[in-house]
Amino acid sequence: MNDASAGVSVEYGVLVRNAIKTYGVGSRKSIILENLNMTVKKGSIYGLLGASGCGKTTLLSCLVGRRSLNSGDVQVLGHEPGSPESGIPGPRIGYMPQELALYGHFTIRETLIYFGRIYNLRTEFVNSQVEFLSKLLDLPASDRYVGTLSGGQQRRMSFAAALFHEPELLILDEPTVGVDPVLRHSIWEHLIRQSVEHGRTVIVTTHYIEEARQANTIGMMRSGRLLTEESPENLLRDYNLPSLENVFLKLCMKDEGKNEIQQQPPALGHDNMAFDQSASQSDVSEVGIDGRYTRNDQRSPTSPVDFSAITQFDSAMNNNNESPAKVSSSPVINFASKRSRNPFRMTLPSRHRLSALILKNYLLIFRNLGILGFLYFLPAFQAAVFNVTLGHEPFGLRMGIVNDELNPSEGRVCNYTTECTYSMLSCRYLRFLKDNIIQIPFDNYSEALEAGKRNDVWGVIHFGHNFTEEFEIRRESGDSATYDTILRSQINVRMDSTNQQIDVFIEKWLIEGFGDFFRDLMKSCGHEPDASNFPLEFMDPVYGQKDTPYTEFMAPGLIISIIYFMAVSLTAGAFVAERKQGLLDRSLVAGVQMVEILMGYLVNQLSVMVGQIALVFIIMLWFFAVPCHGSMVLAILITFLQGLVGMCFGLLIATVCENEISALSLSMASFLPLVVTSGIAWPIEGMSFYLRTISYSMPMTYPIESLRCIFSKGWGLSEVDVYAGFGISIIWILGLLIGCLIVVRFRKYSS
Ligand SMILES: Nc1ncnc2c1ncn2[C@@H]1O[C@H](COP(=O)(O)OP(=O)(O)OP(=O)(O)O)[C@@H](O)[C@H]1O
Repeated sequence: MNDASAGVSVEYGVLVRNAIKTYGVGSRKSIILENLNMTVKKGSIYGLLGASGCGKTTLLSCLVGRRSLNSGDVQVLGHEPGSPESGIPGPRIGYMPQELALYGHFTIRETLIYFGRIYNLRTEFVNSQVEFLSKLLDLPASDRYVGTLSGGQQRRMSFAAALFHEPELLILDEPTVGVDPVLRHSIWEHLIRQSVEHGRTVIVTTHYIEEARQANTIGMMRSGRLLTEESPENLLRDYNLPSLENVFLKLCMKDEGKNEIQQQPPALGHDNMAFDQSASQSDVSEVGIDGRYTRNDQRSPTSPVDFSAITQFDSAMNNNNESPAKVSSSPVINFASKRSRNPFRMTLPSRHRLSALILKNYLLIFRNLGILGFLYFLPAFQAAVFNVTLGHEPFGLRMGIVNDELNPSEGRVCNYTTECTYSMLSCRYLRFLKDNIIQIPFDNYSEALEAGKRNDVWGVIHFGHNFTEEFEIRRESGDSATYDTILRSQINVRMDSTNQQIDVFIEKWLIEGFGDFFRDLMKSCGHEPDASNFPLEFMDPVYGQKDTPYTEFMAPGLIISIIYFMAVSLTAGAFVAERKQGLLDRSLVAGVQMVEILMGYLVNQLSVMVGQIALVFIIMLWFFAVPCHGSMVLAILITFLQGLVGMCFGLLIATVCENEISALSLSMASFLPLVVTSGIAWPIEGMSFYLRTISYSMPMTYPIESLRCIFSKGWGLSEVDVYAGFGISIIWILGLLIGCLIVVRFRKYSS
């Protein structure tokens, strides 16, 4: 850097040259800043005036490094905001955004302590600042929650947060809105003291035009351009008008090609300017009556200010000989100091900022104990609901029975014997049906079928007229039985097959019932009961048990998906909510890095997740007795890793999405595809080859299989089915974290 450029850096707090900023693209593109130039001398107060929507906030957000220009240059305290050497964002700046940007659940003291931690300030300094600013800004008791303060008190609180660490540059977006004149006076007094006694630079936007008389320089902004940039007294003198409002109106008219206006004060609110009627001359004269800070160059000798500073400042201001209506276009920005930013440059997270963020997150959680309880117990509740509702055998299933063997003249009574006799075998068979089936007798087949169509019964079991006789003939004929005999000795079943699960259960029970019935018949005749069994026998399983309950099959998938999706939604929700209503903008301007914010969330969510996993395991394994034949440590570890994958995915959603709705939509959209492709509800083996490949690369598929192997087979990490789950979880965690880092490097976040 050459000497001249170094001089420029030292003398000017803020320089903006040829700034162009647009929003939107294509036909929706609008130019917000149009070749804007701005020059703010160090140690001065700069009042930025302009109608609502002219681009003041946009300009300030570019100064604090929260937005980037499309073209043009910005230099703040000698450097480009966001460059490593600038310290901006960081403690050199105090920023008061237009919106509250404070947590309603924090007290005044807690809010200021939070910033104290972010800036790594000493406790004594923090305490003295809390006391000093409370007095200065007439804040309520410091244990009052910010959310319970009035609008004006909240703005003063917001102002206090910006002043708190006594930064070199204060950027204040409408600090005096909703503040009564006396307090406004003391706020301006404080700002002037900051600039004069401590050489701090202040940029302040206000709708109260006349209060800006107390600034050293006024920038009048219109439609993204500065119409003028001058000291207030020069403006009044050069335009020979009684008030700054008149000057502004004249400049606006001139800007529109009208040269002359009448000398009377214009109507308030002209030119779409939100001129505040309460902030007219009377407010300013209050300042004047005080006699201390009416104008920098008219300060009373009795004022407790540093006169040498005033002299230096005034001489600096007087050196500016530009014509009033001409915006300064020099000095030029020292381009040598402007370095291109490397989006991949990583700085290590700072311990004090990280601890401030973690403590803040815990405090927020504990302020909402109801929500905390809900967060801890929700997964366990979901697991309990799953266990009590899923996997149980259905019962009370009504089946219509049409038994044409029964004699209507004998009242269709179903008698049967347990002896070795072929008599009323239909009735003997029905006795072996499981109790889960309720038998509803019908006189004829068509009636039963009608009942089936009306949903009164799940199906119809029909025995023919000579069922027993034909059954006996078939038995005796063996392989030479006729087709007619075979048909007449059959039990015919017609099912309502719309419910596949019920269909399968009833079919299974009817077949099992027949097996039991026939064994009973054989036994009663002294034959080997299993003689006529279907010659296929399922022996004891290698793993698991015969008829493994569905809950046991589902449990690993359920545990992992509950923990995974809770982590996704909580992490995404918490972070997006923070951006919407919290301190995010302010924290970022204070120098907090997105990586630190993400890490803070990871730590907080981790502690919630540990509790959730513990409760889910207690419910599933202890309360509902889902067996775990392997290592419990491994089972918990794979679940924990899956929670981490969920958290990282939640973070990615949060970094990508603008608001809660899109974050919620994205997490919900991911839910079903992940569940169905991960083999929770249906075997992956049923998918096509290509889909199966995709399914195996999904974050939950291998881990679910892994947990199933640990639970049911008692396998350990030496088995590929187990370690594959761990491996893929780690790969996903790393991949998602890298994705988050890339997104946060390229994006600017705003509340
Ligand atoms: N993120 C955004 N996307 C699109 N347009 C935006 C965005 N932010 C602001 N604008 C538009 O840019 C223009 C300037 O907004 P800005 O907030 O900078 O104005 P302002 O001068 O600060 O207004 P006010 O005094 O009312 O706060 C407005 O028309 C606004 O609607």
